[in-house]
Amino acid sequence: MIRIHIEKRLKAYNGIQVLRIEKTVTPGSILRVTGPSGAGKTTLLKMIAGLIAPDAGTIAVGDAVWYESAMKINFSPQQRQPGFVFQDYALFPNMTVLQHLQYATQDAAWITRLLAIGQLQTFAHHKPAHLSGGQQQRLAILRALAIRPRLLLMDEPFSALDVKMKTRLIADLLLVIKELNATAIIVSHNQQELDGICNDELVLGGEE
Ligand SMILES: Nc1ncnc2c1ncn2[C@@H]1O[C@H](COP(=O)(O)OP(=O)(O)OP(=O)(O)O)[C@@H](O)[C@H]1O
Repeated sequence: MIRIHIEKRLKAYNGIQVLRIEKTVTPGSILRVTGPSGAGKTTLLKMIAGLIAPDAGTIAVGDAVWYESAMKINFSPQQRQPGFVFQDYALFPNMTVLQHLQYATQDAAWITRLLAIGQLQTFAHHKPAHLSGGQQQRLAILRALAIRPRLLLMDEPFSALDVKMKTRLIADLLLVIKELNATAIIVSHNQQELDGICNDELVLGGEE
């Protein structure tokens, strides 16, 4: 089980809003996170990844406690090692597509498969500035998968993809998630793109 029970004061331009989350995620499930803009969806993913610290609470993955405010436990992102697809991709401007993947894994066969999943074979030696928005987003997804994560955190991961590409990619992604025995937490505004894919949902409300 992944147990998330946290509290975080969000500093918005118009004051403070408290984000309270209590959610248990079954391993292997695909959880969709929704909620209005500013509700704290990205902040939640970053707290799970260890990039932002909650103010209080617990994050436990299986037997491992990643964060526990009372015990002052706070694992680093390196100790947690989730796959993370950032909303703005966060690609390395000086690395080619291939180098992004080689940075994450030494497994050449796995890289070949990932390039095929993202349909980026012919762009292997291109740097991000020479890729379209959709190609950059696919690279961000492939890089997150390259480390074979057990936990995949995705922030609006399909927003730049056309319907055909999205449908294909999601089908491949589901296979890979299953193979990796991974759990996925996906932030998405678009209900339809995840229809029939997610088996759990968390709605963040924007509580005052
Ligand atoms: N490290 C932080 N500490 C406190 N507050 C933060 C921090 N980072 C962001 N915030 C604030 O938290 C609020 C929620 O931001 P967040 O990006 O998580 O929302 P979101 O639900 O992902 O929104 P969107 O759908 O627009 O991407 C914002 O008001 C933001 O200013």
